[in-house]
Amino acid sequence: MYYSFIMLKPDALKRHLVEQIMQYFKKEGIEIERLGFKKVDEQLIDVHYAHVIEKYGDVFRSRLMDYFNGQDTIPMILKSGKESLVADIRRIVGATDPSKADHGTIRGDLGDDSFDRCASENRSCYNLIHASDSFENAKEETAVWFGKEVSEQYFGK
Ligand SMILES: Nc1ncnc2c1ncn2[C@@H]1O[C@H](COP(=O)(O)OP(=O)(O)OP(=O)(O)O)[C@@H](O)[C@H]1O
Repeated sequence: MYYSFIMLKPDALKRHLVEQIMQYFKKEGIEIERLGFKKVDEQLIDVHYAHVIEKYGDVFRSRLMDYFNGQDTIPMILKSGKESLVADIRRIVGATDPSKADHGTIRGDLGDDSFDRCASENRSCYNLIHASDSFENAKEETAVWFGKEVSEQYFGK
């Protein structure tokens, strides 16, 4: 069995899209292994998004804080029998900018935001879901959201 990490962002919960989003994975034989419920704080966002905060700087960080800090999210470990799980999940999720995401993807079908609008409104783009982009990052992100012990249980030491 293969495992990866996703996190449903605050807009997915506020818009009551959780069940609809999960149908996209179920249809492709990807199941939920573990599900959490997390009210996010600054520290968690600083760790989870450390790479982009470092790359894009303070303004990007404060936009992420406006999007996430104090909000509810649902982190999950997903599973399937296919080695292509990480890539399969990324394909099902679609492009980061929902206005550019293909039809049939979660962000393309259910996303209602665009990078252009975010830029003009000076904020982070609401794109419903985060998905790990490698097994290595899935391991790290699972440790951040569920703890090291849980991460090692699925991804090894
Ligand atoms: N140009 C942008 N304008 C507005 N928001 C952005 C922009 N780039 C990224 N973001 C926001 O920051 C998040 C993290 O950016 P990143 O480049 O890691 O994209 P991603 O890997 O597709 O997204 P995630 O890590 O959330 O899955 C994006 O999901 C989005 O919410």
